Amino acid sequence: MTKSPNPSEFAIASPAPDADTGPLAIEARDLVKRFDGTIAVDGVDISVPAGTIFGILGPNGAGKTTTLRMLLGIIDPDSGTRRVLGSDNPHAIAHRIGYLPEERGLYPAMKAVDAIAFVGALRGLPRDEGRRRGRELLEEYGFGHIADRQIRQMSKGQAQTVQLLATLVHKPDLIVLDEPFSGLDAISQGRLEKLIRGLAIDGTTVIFSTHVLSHAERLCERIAIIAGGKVPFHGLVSTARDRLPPQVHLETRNVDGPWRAALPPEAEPQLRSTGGALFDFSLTGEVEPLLTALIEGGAGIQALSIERAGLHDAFVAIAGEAAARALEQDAEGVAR
Ligand SMILES: Nc1ncnc2c1ncn2[C@@H]1O[C@H](COP(=O)(O)OP(=O)(O)OP(=O)(O)O)[C@@H](O)[C@H]1O
Repeated sequence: MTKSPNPSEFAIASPAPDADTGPLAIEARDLVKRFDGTIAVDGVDISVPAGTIFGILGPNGAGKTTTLRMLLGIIDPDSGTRRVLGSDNPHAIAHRIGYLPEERGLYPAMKAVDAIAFVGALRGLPRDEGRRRGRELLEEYGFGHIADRQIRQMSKGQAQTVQLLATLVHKPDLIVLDEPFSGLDAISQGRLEKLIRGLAIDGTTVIFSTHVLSHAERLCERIAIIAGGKVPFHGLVSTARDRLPPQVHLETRNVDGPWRAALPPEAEPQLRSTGGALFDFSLTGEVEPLLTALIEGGAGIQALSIERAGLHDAFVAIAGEAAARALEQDAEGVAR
């Protein structure tokens, strides 16, 4: 069944930073959390439009889990405000939220359908309904054959999928996933991306944390980059990518001519053994004048590509080299 976010369910306390978002499923302002005097989250803002997929990106220890826990009401912020599904009290809307915690674990002796029904019951779903829906979900996602298998008899990936499906069983309006891709092989990761996309198409809001940028790049319209408890960027992925100029790769038949004046001074030609030249440079101005100069100036274009910066380069530009290196190390740790 397709759900569409009902604007009346999301009373917005204050205007969103980007006014074009529509109703917000999550609105957090200036969240701060200290543990034993050490600051874990230092003034985090997050706005998640209803029915969208939102990624919180950052290395280990950046403050992702602490932020998600504050949104869910598992812990309270020392200061700042949070409004989730139109409520200032996360506990009052717990039945409308599904949560996959970073610590995985279901009762090993339980069968998959019972484990799903158990998690659903914690969110107010009657057990029988949970078992029926659990079986349906397992079938739908290609795991019907393990419906009556005990958790202890499953692979790690299977058990994690069961736990993930358990977060959906009560048909929540908001799903919160803490590092959902970690521990899954490439095929299961692809399946999970598809599942998350399907949830958003059906009107569910999804927020997930990750230190693997490619998942966020493929899935999210909006992200928050978090490093050292602070959020140096929060908004559209495309805006983050536009922080850097697009990269031009140009192959020409000729090496010199009046057209060279349209290229930036740092665009040095690499001469090709077969004649002609290659140029790689950042596009700082408009594309059209460059194209006109190349064509009318007789460059003899053999190949030309203009690519926007990827999220990884944007992350480096926004969060700095150190945070990007930490992110890469975390990702390698997961792959091992
Ligand atoms: N209960 C706690 N007591 C003390 N320190 C904590 C507690 N929870 C988190 N921290 C600290 O707060 C900081 C942020 O941790 P958090 O778990 O939010 O980061 P994260 O980005 O989710 O990283 P990871 O992916 O490794 O969980 C870290 O320095 C962590 O050690």
